[in-house]
Amino acid sequence: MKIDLIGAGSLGLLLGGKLASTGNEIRLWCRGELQAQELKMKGLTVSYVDERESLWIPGERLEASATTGFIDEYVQSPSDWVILTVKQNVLHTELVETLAPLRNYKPHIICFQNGSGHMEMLQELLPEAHLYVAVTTEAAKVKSPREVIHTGTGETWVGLWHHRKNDKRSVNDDSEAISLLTHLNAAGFLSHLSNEVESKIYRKLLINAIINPLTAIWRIPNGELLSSSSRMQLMRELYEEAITVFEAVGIEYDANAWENVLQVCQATAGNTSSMLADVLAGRATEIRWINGNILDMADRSGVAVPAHRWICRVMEGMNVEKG
Ligand SMILES: NC(=O)C1=CN([C@@H]2O[C@H](COP(=O)(O)OP(=O)(O)OC[C@H]3O[C@@H](n4cnc5c(N)ncnc54)[C@H](OP(=O)(O)O)[C@@H]3O)[C@@H](O)[C@H]2O)C=CC1
Ligand SMILES: CC(C)(CO)C(=O)C(=O)O
Repeated sequence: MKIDLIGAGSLGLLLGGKLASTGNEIRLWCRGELQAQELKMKGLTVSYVDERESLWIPGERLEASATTGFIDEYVQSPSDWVILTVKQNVLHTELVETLAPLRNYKPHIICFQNGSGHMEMLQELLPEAHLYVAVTTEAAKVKSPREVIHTGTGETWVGLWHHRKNDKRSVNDDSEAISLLTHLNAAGFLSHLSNEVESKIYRKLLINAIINPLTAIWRIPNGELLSSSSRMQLMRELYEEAITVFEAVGIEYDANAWENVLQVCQATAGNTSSMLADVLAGRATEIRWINGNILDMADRSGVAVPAHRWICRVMEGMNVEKG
């Protein structure tokens, strides 16, 4: 299978390395030429936190280039799939320009982002595209421009993005999704097709909207959120506000959603959340597409969410990107 992977960071290098190792033709699209050169010269390494042996893909088995070359290459030689693994802020800005020339094409595009709002944006930008969502609990951390650590094994759900409310197509009848799923599983990613991927997006959004900003503000690993009652109280406030919004706009949530949040804190106790990692590295965070979307839904439905509003403002004040 020929795959274009845009965003050669933590998730992109993990997917690219493992999918290349099972014989797929991977074209990695990096932000700059420097990383692409390094990948081509030295190859790509995926390592693990347990005793598993690292995986090394020689540079000559990969194609890697700067994203500026993507559109010409795609038009000349279209891939089976375009996988997007940039952060939300990049997807909503630089990638709009990169992807806009595909407006009259019908690429198969799958998005791995946390947060929400990006699928609606892509649907408008690329009305002819076949859009898919992936929700994953895999965890990866970039170590260098050509090395990634697979920090947590999880599961991935792949679903169709339905352009219209009455679109009743099932992903189980979609041969392209079935083929992608086969390749993801062969590469070692436990993956499933799901017709409820939208509710999975919101299930993860709820978890990220509580854990990510609080760990980023207090600069603590996920597990330490559970170590004091005042921390848990603020978590609970964010939770209560979010589910009030979900109820107001008709998003279903699990009866044990609160227990899920606590369970994720325990299961990822030693993790630096992605938002804390962004803050520590001086990068923009994904707050606008996580808590910011809860805020937008609240405003549209007249629900008061003072804790989410405050947390968005605090986090937005931290978004000082290094030049
Ligand atoms: N990492 C994880 O374990 C998980 C991540 N996610 C989600 O996946 C998404 C990606 O996250 P993650 O991989 O961690 O993020 P990273 O920041 O590690 O990777 C993003 C990559 O995109 C690159 N990039 C920036 N601008 C461009 C551009 N214009 N063209 C091409 N590439 C560009 C970045 O390059 P540079 O570094 O040079 O800026 C970086 O290599 C996020 O939405 C995240 O929430 C979901 C589940 C798990
Ligand atoms: C689940 C969690 C909170 C794990 O760290 C995550 O998705 C993130 O850090 O973005």
